[in-house]
Amino acid sequence: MQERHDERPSLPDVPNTAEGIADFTGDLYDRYRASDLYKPVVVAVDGPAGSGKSSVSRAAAKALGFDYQDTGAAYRAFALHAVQQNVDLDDPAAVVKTLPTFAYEIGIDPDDHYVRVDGVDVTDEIRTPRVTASVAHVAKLPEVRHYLVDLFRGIIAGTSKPGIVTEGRDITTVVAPNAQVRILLTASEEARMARRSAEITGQSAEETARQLSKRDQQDSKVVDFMTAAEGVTTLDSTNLDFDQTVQAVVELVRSIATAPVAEG
Ligand SMILES: Nc1ncnc2c1ncn2[C@@H]1O[C@H](COP(=O)(O)OP(=O)(O)O)[C@@H](O)[C@H]1O
Ligand SMILES: Nc1ccn([C@@H]2O[C@H](COP(=O)(O)OP(=O)(O)O)[C@@H](O)[C@H]2O)c(=O)n1
Repeated sequence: MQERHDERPSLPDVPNTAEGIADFTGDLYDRYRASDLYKPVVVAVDGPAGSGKSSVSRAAAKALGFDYQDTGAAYRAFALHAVQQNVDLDDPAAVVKTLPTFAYEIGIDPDDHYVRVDGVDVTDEIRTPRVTASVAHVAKLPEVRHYLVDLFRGIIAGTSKPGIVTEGRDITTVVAPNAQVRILLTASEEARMARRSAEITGQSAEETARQLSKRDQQDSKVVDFMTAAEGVTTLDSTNLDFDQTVQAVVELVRSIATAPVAEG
């Protein structure tokens, strides 16, 4: 017992904030990682389409030295996979049957984000309006959700960084309800539509707004991402610019997250 204790980093040397953990490298960090005290900081971010979840989470992860997981990418990639298997998306049994052949890879380093299916890079393809319009068909199926929730938890558990920011619709409630930091990122419908239509070319602002509103409606039948669950901090970015929103997330993580060594 004494021997095991000696292998642990001495408590006064271990930083107890996320900022400190991000700087916590080298031999001390290796020893900490190898010990049974190790538990990365998990930051869960939910919110509606266009609220800034992906871009803000990625930039915040980068600032914190954390990994970043975009869960919407997996729902999108799975919808693409099902379409590529010539499956009728309105046939739940046929869609579910394609889960075992879904060879999904995601880059969780915020500086090296990619999504691959069957070894093929689909990072851009999964953002096309065609895929966006088909995601709800697969995301509403409980079997698909269970399968992907397990996959997301595995990725969170496998991070090699001091923490991981994971964003989606049900991260604060289903995927990681015990995350140290849980955020609901919101913005007015008007702001979200303006941000989305500024991104999408080749489609009118009205059409983008119509699609976004339809998708919010479909998605909210499956999970409630418009109201914060107990213990979840709401961050309204309507009147914040991008950098201010990232800063707010980073500050929240630094104020809430403590290293497990400090908890124990
Ligand atoms: N606070 C903000 N102010 C202005 N633009 C923002 C803000 N947050 C995000 N954006 C921009 O809005 C767009 C949509 O953000 P995105 O991260 O794709 O949202 P989501 O993942 O929630 O759908 C992106 O172009 C992003 O740069
Ligand atoms: N945790 C999640 C993440 C996404 N999704 C589904 O995947 C779709 C695409 O998610 P996304 O995060 O890429 O969408 P945007 O908010 O970026 O537009 C959503 O419209 C949901 O149908 C989900 O059901 N649960």
